[in-house]
Amino acid sequence: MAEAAEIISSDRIPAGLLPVVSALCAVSRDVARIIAKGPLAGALGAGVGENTDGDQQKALDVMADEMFMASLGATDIRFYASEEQEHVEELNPAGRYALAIDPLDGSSNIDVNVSVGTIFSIFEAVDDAEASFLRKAREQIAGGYVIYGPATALVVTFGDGTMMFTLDPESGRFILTEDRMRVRDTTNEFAINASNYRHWSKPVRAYIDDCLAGVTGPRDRNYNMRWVASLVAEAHRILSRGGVFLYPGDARPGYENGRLRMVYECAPIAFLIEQAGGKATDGHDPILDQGAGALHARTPFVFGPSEMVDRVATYHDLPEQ
Ligand SMILES: O=P(O)(O)OC[C@H]1O[C@](O)(COP(=O)(O)O)[C@@H](O)[C@@H]1O
Ligand SMILES: [Mg+2]
Ligand SMILES: [Mg+2]
Repeated sequence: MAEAAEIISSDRIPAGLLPVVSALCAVSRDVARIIAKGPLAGALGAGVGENTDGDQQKALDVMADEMFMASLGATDIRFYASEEQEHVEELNPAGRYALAIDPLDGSSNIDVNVSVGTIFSIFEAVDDAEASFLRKAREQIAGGYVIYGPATALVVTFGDGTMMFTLDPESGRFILTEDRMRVRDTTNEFAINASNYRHWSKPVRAYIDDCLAGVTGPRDRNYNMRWVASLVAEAHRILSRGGVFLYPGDARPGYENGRLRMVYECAPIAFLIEQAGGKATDGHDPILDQGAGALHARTPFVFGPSEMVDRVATYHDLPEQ
């Protein structure tokens, strides 16, 4: 098990969840150290198989999953649902909580030394393992991510604002560096994988066309575009300086509901964004008012400042033509 991680300003974390958050921080600190070693830690980005969803698993995906699972077993986590495991695992039968995790998000970036992350969501456990996760996302009691970037940081909410704790690599401590993050509504930036343009629905194409038209189009302002292909990095940029993110459903087989998973990607990011004053929808309806029908179910995902996210919805209300 990872050596305990000290969290400075831990009084901002509910007492019952502190051992869980502390374990998450300890493992994240160890994952950050491995990532910082890059090729010196071995072939972290090498393909080692496929998860049950058909995604290729990288060595670091599997390593991170094993590290989190081993450490959380010693806490109050009863049920553990991971992107890398087909079924829910029972860790501590006497535990009170259910934790869903994307142990390593943005794994196509491992080999190119670009930011990746870990995303997690916590519910109070109920007796049925799957039912602990297949419920309204608004019932989450905690949601967050760790970004492994030039700096490593934990961004977390317990339903009372979105906080950032930054890892001091020298002391190994996570220190509160932002008490209440707010999503700014003044940044003209959008994030979408534009290579899928031909597969998008007409409303999504129309929205992006109008952004691209800049001052010569109906929006009457110029936009900038960013795409890291790491949801955590994208969420961190939007929480830090604004902009809107879209991963819509598209016409590719298997992408009817986009690419991102409800339980351990979209629900916790939506919780963070709402708690920072922003909005997160499936293009239309709030993510937090929805629940997944299956553990690995996908959902279209749009988030950012309310005004930008609402504008995306108005395009979806337009007739297809
Ligand atoms: O390669 P695409 O289609 O642009 O998708 C990028 C998206 O896929 C993801 O990498 C999926 O997450 P995993 O790496 O955990 O599978 C997101 O982080 C990112 O937003
Ligand atoms: Mg992911
Ligand atoms: Mg992943």
